[in-house]
Order: sequence, then structure tokens, then C-alpha cells
Amino acid sequence: MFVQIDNISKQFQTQSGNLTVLKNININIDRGEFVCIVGASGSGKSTLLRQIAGLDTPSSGEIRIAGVPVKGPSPDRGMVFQNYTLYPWLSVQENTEFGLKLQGVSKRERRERASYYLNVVGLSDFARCLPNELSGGMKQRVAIARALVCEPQILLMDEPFGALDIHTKESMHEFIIDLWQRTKITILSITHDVEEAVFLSNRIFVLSSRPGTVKKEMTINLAERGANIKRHTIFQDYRDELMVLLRQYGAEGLVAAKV
Ligand SMILES: Nc1ncnc2c1ncn2[C@@H]1O[C@H](COP(=O)(O)OP(=O)(O)OP(=O)(O)O)[C@@H](O)[C@H]1O
Repeated sequence: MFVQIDNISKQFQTQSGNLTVLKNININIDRGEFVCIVGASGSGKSTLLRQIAGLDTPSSGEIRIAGVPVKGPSPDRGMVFQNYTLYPWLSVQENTEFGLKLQGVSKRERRERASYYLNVVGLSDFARCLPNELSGGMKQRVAIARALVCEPQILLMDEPFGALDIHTKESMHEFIIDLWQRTKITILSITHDVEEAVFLSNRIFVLSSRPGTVKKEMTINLAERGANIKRHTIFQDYRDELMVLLRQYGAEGLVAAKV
């Protein structure tokens, strides 16, 4: 197994006491998979992703990537956030090179690698632009190029398309599927968008409301991932099944919160 999330739990100390956010999470991911984690708001999705990224440590349990325990952040794990997190004063090219600069990669190699990945995301013509000259979808493609340029083993995405309008979001779905198929990179994304999860993933993990536990694992078998698939019965059946599961586990959480 490439990613092993082995029985992790996470508690936060808050003013009102100990808050258990994640409980006994077990997830295994193979190299090259596209996995989505879905759950109601507050189910701990971002917290889980932060543990995998090494930005925070689980209270118990262990996460291993390619057999190596996660002890902190690493360029091996590329992160993409909802709000792009581009530096507004740097050009698209400079934003894309940024991680490499931190790693001390030479100027020439930075240029070459960033240009390569800007080409991968279809933004070569915008290399000299500043972020505020780009649309939301383009900014997110820069953020993806910036993550890919460090050639991570896994791309971790936290609600990456949550801030985009519906049409841009749909074109980004097609873009990321194409990119995944071309690069064969392992992707782990979190979302509460049911259609997004079904369209993108080969497996989906459904979390319960807080404390987040894995309630269900769904395998998605779609013959093709073109835009038209969303009109097919098989897609709609998966979507309906996932919606029912989210309603069920979200409602359980609401009941639990009241007792
Ligand atoms: N550093 C922290 N200290 C205390 N509580 C925290 C901390 N980080 C997260 N939480 C709590 O953990 C719970 C889960 O938060 P998290 O952001 O992981 O959920 P989520 O599923 O990603 O939610 P959303 O879909 O709304 O983004 C929330 O109740 C949040 O308040």
C-alpha cells in the first residue's frame, strides 16, 4: 500500500474541554489512485488532510507514505487549497517556481521545470501575468502547477474547486481527470460536492459527522470520465447512493450532538 492511514485519532484541547475530531481512521490508498474523502461540514476532512500533509500530528495512530512515517511536511506531498494561496506580487512563472527556490534548485532548472508544468496545465502563455490578471480556474491551475513542479508522490487537495462557479468547476473536473490520467500521480482530495466526488474518484471514503470515522468505502467504476457521463444512469446511481449516505451519517451526527 502506498498511503497507509493506520488507526488515527485526533483530539483538540479547547476551552470547553477535549474535542475528538477524528476517531480510528483506517484508509489505504494504492499508487495512482484518485481518492475523495467526503463528509458533512465539521466531520474532520481538513483535519485529516493536514495530518497526511504533516502540518499537524495525530493524537494516536500513524500515517505512512511509501512505507515512511509522516513526521512533518515534505515536498513529496503537494498541497492545493481552495483559496489558491498564490503570492499576488509574483508572476505566474515565479509563483510556480517558488517551492523549487525554497529547495535551492538552480535558477535554470527552476525555469525549465516551472515552464514544463505550466505547459502541462495549459498556462504557458500566461507565465508573465500576475495572479489578479487570471480567472479563478486559471489561478487554481497555477496552484496545481506549483504543487506538481516539486514532483510530489501525492497531490493533496482541500476543497480545490469550492470557490469556483459551476461552469469553471466542471471544466476543472475534466482538466484534473485529464492531468491525473497523463501524469498517473496519486491524488487525495476532500470535498462535500457529491458529483465532484463521483466524477473524479476511483474510490470514495464517507466520513460520519464529528467525530469523523470512516462509515463507508465506495468503489466507482465509470467506463469513461467525459462530461457526458453525468447524464448516464450509472453516474446518477452512484451520486444518489452517496447523497443518501451523507444524509444518513450527517443526521446521525446531529442526533449525537444533541445527546
Ligand atoms: N486547531 C483546532 N483547534 C480546535 N478545534 C479544531 C481545530 N481544527 C479543527 N477544529 C475543529 O475540528 C472540527 C473539524 O474541522 P475540519 O475543518 O477538519 O472539518 P471539515 O470536515 O473539513 O469541515 P468543512 O467541510 O466545513 O471545511 C471542527 O469542529 C473544528 O472546529
